[in-house]
Amino acid sequence: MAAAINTTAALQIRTWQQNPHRLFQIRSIQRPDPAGFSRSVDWQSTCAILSSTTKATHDHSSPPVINGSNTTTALDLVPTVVGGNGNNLPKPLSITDLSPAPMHGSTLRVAYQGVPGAYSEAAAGKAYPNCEAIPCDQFEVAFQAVELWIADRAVLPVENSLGGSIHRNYDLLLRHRLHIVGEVQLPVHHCLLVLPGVRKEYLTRVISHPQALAQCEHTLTALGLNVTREAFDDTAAAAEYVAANGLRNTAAIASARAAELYNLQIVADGIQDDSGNVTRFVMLAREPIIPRTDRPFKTSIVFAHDREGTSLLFKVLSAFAFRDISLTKIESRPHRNRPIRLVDDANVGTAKRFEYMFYIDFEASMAEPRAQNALAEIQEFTSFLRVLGSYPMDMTPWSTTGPPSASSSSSSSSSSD
Ligand SMILES: O=C(O)C(=O)C[C@]1(C(=O)O)C=C[C@@H](O)C=C1
Repeated sequence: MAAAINTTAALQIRTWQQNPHRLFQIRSIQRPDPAGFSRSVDWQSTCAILSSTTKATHDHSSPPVINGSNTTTALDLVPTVVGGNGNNLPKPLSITDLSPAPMHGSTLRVAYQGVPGAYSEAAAGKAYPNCEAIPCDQFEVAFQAVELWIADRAVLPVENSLGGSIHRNYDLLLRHRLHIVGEVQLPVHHCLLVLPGVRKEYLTRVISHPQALAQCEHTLTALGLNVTREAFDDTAAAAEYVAANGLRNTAAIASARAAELYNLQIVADGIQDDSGNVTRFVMLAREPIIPRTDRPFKTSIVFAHDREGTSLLFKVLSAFAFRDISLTKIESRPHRNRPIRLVDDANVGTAKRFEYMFYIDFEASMAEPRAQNALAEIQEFTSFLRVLGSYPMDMTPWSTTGPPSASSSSSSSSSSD
């Protein structure tokens, strides 16, 4: 159990004792955005990764200053322990409140979004066997839990083979200063869960995470269910909701482990539209790992440019193609600081153009000269470039049959930290 930390409540992190599966859940940390990405090149991240043989050039080795002049953050873990004299005044932080990362005793604390039984919990267990998985109610909270040293790592979904990208996490990667230190690919095997004794014909509603609903869209129709579909924060929370409220007309789409945890019955198994349903998660840490060349590595970058120019993407892709570097993913998101640009078009009028941030994953380690050279070239024509991380690729073969790796005990870590 994490130590209770009490200061003023600019942040609110609620923890509570639950069943043996849920040590505590972190909820809604409210905090102003950390520094944005105003510099033209994000040297802090980029240099840290570019230095392939030395330790990172920036120092994240100390916990954040709580209530200090360089941050407005403070945190409050509940159950709150008020001052020893029984008043409501905050108790000063002590050294034991700020446990050193990454290890606490021998247990790594890994934040994930959702409640126990969520696929993200299974991904945390796959990435870090024997970790202490810490449920968070939002993706952003998982980021902040790591930034505030409440967790050592966060494991977050970024894309699914059927549902596509999880855009929220792309945006958060940019807004926060964490580094990608690994990836894990989890086969996702969905079940339709109901209260014991309920038959499919009684159902009028199916609830789940929007990604899970999307991944089962056709199968739900094929099952002949006459149901409405409603979005929930995560698959396991939907299962918990059905169980806690005794809902006999509602089914949840979730894992077999969620069925076990919340005493629900599986009425349909493997209801994802394609048996090869896989979600890719990234592992995040305060420090980057040192890139290596002794195993396959992937590198994730994000970039933008603020000048006119139609050929930016062509130039970037060429920089990789000329060096025979394969790309595994390209994604664009609205430019956070300037989503629209007005373009004055030679007396013809004023046009509005959308502005983007581009995310690319490529198959090379930042320890390789060809990757360093590609990025050096890309820097020439981008106004902003950040290396999000250079990390070992998950090479585990996908098992498309049988139940998912929904238990937290399977072992396949693709982080070298
Ligand atoms: O709801 C869950 O169980 C999650 O872990 C979230 C999530 C997602 O965000 O994509 C993870 C894996 C599956 O693709 C479905 C949902």
